[in-house]
Amino acid sequence: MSEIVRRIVRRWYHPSLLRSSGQYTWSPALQLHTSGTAMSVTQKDFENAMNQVKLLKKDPGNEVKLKLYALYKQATEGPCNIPKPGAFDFVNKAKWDAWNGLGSLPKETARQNYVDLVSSLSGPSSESSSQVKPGADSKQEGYENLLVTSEDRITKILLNRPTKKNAITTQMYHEIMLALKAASQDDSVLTVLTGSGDYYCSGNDLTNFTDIPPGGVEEKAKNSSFLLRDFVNCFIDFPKPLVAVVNGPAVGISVTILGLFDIVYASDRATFHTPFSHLGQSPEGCSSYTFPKIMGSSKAAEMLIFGKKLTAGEACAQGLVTQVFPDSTFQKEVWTRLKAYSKLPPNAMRISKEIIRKNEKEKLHAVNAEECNVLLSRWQSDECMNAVVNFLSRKAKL
Ligand SMILES: CCCCCC/C=C/C(=O)SCCNC(=O)CCNC(=O)[C@H](O)C(C)(C)COP(=O)(O)OP(=O)(O)OC[C@H]1O[C@@H](n2cnc3c(N)ncnc32)[C@H](O)[C@@H]1OP(=O)(O)O
Repeated sequence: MSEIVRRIVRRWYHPSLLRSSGQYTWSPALQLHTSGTAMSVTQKDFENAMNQVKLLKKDPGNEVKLKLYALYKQATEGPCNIPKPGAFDFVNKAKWDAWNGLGSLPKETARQNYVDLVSSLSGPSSESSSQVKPGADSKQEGYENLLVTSEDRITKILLNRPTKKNAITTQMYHEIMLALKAASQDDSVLTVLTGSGDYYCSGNDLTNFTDIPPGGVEEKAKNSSFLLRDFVNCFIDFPKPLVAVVNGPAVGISVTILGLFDIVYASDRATFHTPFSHLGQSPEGCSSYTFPKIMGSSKAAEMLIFGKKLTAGEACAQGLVTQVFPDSTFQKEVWTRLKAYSKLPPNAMRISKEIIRKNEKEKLHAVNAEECNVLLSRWQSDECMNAVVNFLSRKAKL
């Protein structure tokens, strides 16, 4: 083991790098305000949702209450505009983190997310709504950082960790695989992956690398390689039409797997970034095969080797994205469209997908296995370890 590896392993174990999320108590300070500024179409839904929160029979838990608080503030006041509370002011710090974590999420999107979240907590409502609201029908339990809902024959898998830009933890990889398996067997006809808050997803959670098993870095790399292979296989084999609703910036693995989706709709706020060389890593998600095929080898090289970040418009011009929508109408337009698609005959859609993808499957599995194998050694390289340590010690961001 080289000196740098020893240094990194020591640092991986250093407690100052391992943060805990903390526990918060439900207090009036965390409750929602009930007055809001008047806003166009969805104001009634928003007010209904605020009232529904007060009627919830079950305490939704602190994490959800912080999300509700943050979305409420974002919807009514815009991006966080108050100074960061001191580290020992736990409750206000947690609230500030939650609100600040929404970044520049537009008010309208925050209002929509607030209404969606409340309806997922309340179950189906008898009141009519002027909006298309995915996910109000039935919420599936058992996920910590996903919100999985089904309505209108659409299963929606929402990455629900907005304060960490929906970075994917080891547990989330497992949860996403479970959710995909369940969606492949439920009575929905379309499956959607999307993100909560201002990001679609910031990729692999880099703190995953801090959890080193007794077998050391090599065992960690092997476990990660197996997990990644299984994760990507779930997308390769998913039998129903799979849609990415890219609500904001997307990084790393959340971008590479887009080549395995059937449709990719993006907000004009979204960006697409695969900074693998910067991280001492290499492409995954079958992107080493799908990207050159989709956009040509030189455009793919610019993204995958040189880490060029694409705007939504550029990603659409290069064929990675199906269509770009203005952020202000993104949710409404996309869900209206998907709701219409979900009425098409399900067997025809499934069979069409199968025939489109069938000849590629074997190749995709081989590419996936090879990419995971290359990453197995990349993750043990000094280049990769330095990049991770720099991020964790806050020396580097993208
Ligand atoms: C089983 C293993 C499979 C591995 C598969 C291989 C996958 C490869 C990849 O996905 S590579 C891509 C990895 N992602 C990154 O390198 C992104 C790192 N993050 C950033 O550079 C920035 O956070 C940002 C540009 C995404 C957003 O910047 P900003 O808007 O300034 O927000 P913050 O940096 O303050 O972020 C808020 C909060 O979230 C935490 N966070 C964001 N992204 C990640 C991440 N990928 N991993 C861990 N944590 C992340 C960030 O640290 C902040 O936390 P804090 O509030 O400080 O506690």
